[in-house]
Amino acid sequence: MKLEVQRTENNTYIPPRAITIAGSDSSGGAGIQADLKTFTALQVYGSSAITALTAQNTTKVSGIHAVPSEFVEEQLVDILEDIGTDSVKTGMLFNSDIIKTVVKVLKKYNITKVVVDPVMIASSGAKLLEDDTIEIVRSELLPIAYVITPNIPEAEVLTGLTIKSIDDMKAAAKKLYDMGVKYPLVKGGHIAFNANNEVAKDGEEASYITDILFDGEKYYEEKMEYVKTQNTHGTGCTLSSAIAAGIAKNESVLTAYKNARKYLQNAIKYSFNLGKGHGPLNHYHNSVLFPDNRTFVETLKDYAKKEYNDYVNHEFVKRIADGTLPVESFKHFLCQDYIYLTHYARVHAVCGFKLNNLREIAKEADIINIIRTETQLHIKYCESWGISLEELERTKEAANNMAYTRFCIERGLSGDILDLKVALFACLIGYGEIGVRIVNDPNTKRENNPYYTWALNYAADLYQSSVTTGIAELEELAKEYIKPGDTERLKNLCEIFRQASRLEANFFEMGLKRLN
Ligand SMILES: Cc1ncc(COP(=O)(O)O)c(N)n1
Repeated sequence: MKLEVQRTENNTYIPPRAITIAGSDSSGGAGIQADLKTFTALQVYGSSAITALTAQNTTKVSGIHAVPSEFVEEQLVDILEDIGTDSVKTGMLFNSDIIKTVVKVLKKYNITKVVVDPVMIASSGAKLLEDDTIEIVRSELLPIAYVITPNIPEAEVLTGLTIKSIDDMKAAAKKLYDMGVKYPLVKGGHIAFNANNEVAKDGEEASYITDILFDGEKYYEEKMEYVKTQNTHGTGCTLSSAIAAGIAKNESVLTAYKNARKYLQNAIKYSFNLGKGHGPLNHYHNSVLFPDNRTFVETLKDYAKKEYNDYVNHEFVKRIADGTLPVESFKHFLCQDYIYLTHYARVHAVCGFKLNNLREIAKEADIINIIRTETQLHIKYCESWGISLEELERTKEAANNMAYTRFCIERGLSGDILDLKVALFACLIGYGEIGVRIVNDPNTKRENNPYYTWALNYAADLYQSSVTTGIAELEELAKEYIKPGDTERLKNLCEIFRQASRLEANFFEMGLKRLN
């Protein structure tokens, strides 16, 4: 991942640039529209030369108006003479005149990074390439193609081979290489496999698909999940423009392909049920935007403003800061905190149960071990307050204590890992804020305040760095688990944070009033 900041003070930064030479899709899901959306989502400056206007939607292409080839040339030349480009993607070229013109201009300007999507038939069934053009594609376009991205039917037309297996796909890729393409990519979406590695009979039993990328020496076999959905309008356009975007960023073809595949898989996974046919993809799934450009954590805190403030400014906290908390209240709080730690470990065990990857599960196990060490320190700290281990173990769990910990467990069991982490987050971030505030506040009583070391603990680097990590992890989880635009899910998560903040305030209430 690139970490350098791509903007300079006098704005001399030149973004990666790509051109799409393709047809316009009035419904916005494929063609020029899909390409420009993809370039933008992948932070590449996109320009376009339109080859044809199509009137289409998710069910049909009702009309095609080809652009005269001279005007395709004029568009391309205007871009190349002024803005320039780092890569080109071609889509629907429609007729021989346009193909020949495009090849002529690309050759004239020495453009070599050309990703060719050999568009022939729309997913709705309409022809997007005139019948007599295949020979021209073979003789003119393939030799200038850096990458070509046919699906299986397109690869069959281009090579004349019949493709029924992975070996057939490899043979087609080899043939395309011999026809002049540097990196043929044969997409396997039309041959899905089931869990037993047999060709799946239907979409129902389909489990994964395989693409073949060939570089003249090695075949790269990329397996990926078969996503069961009707919403596939524009998949070919999106993959090829995402590859062109990666190449414009100077990525190797293999890296550009892998990143493009990941982008496409998520665009399909989070696609929209728009229209009556093959619905469009979600091109902006990678830019989770929370209301008013807030981060996820800011969104949670803003939504639960009142409850969160009642919690972090609780009377218990004020009396810790000025040293006026009754000793018996603090001792009661410490005994309950001992019980809390055990349940806190249980909540992390539920986190482990909710995760699928061993590295992540092991991280939860590490946290549980830290909680065990913390508990040992807590026992020592309690001893310094004259509370014995026997007394700690005799303590009955207070209702407010039970409410918060069981709420977290319940959210975890009925929801997913994000629900659970949000429930736990109120504790992590709130105590961090309380610690820093007490320590920085000039009115805090530092001398002869027996509670000051308690606050110091939460302001210390060790705790603060776990807050920083917790925030970063939560932002990442939010990107992964909240579909862009899913306000219902976001609201539910905000409600969890609000409840957790209330329950935290009640925990302090219990400490202050010694409630059982
Ligand atoms: C202008 C234009 N270009 C390409 C496609 C192919 O996309 P799909 O196969 O997803 O329909 C299309 N439908 N329209």
